[in-house]
Amino acid sequence: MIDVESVTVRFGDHTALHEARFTVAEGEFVCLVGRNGSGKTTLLRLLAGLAEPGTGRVRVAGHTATDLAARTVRGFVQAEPPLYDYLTVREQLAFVCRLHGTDVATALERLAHTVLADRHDALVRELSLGMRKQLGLVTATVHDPALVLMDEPANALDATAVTTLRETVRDWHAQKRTVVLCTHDLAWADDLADRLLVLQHGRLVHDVRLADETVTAALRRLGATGALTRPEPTTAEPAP
Ligand SMILES: Nc1ncnc2c1ncn2[C@@H]1O[C@H](COP(=O)(O)OP(=O)(O)OP(=O)(O)O)[C@@H](O)[C@H]1O
Repeated sequence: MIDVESVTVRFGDHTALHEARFTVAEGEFVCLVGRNGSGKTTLLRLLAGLAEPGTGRVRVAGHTATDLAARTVRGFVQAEPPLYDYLTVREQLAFVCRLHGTDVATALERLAHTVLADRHDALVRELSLGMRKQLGLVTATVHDPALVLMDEPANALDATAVTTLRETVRDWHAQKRTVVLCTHDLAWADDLADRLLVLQHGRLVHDVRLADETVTAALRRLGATGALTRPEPTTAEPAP
């Protein structure tokens, strides 16, 4: 599903990604972890086709990641959802559904278990951050993409919304969709991933298949819990 070949990204003198290379098979659930500034969002943006690598190649489902053909395959749940402030919730979804040729009624149903269930006519600019995040998740996935990329999807969500998010993500995994989750907060997703990628200063330093191990347990074993929002108090090792 994903093929990243020798990818380097530079911002001026700063190298945000150094020679990253990995593949992700269809149906894998990958957790991408690293400390602030380690290059996670830069990598997700490449996979989402929102940026091009300086050198190397990024392919999604056999397409160059920036090709239009890759758009139908993939959904990107961004940390700050790109929404239109002066549309209503219903209009926002209708707009995106029209782009993808999907049904807006189905998209609205996906808000049924959220605080937006009775806010379809509210303007996006009137929504709280947590509400925007929930609308952003539905907006990014109206086309039921085979690959879902997520950047800190649980930030700003209340406990009920996090439970709904967890169930949604678990369903995607059960449906054999490919998921790449980038987060510092593993409280809700620790046992979901079957593979862990760790970035450090723009380098992919660990690529671990998890089997029965949780992400936190693997990070503890690797001495890399500094990437988490809430490393356990017993963690004595220095952060990478
Ligand atoms: N548009 C940009 N211009 C200049 N530098 C950038 C730009 N985007 C990212 N960077 C730099 O690239 C590095 C990686 O940034 P990135 O946002 O990918 O990190 P991250 O791992 O997602 O961090 P965080 O956990 O804080 O979200 C950082 O040093 C950042 O300052």
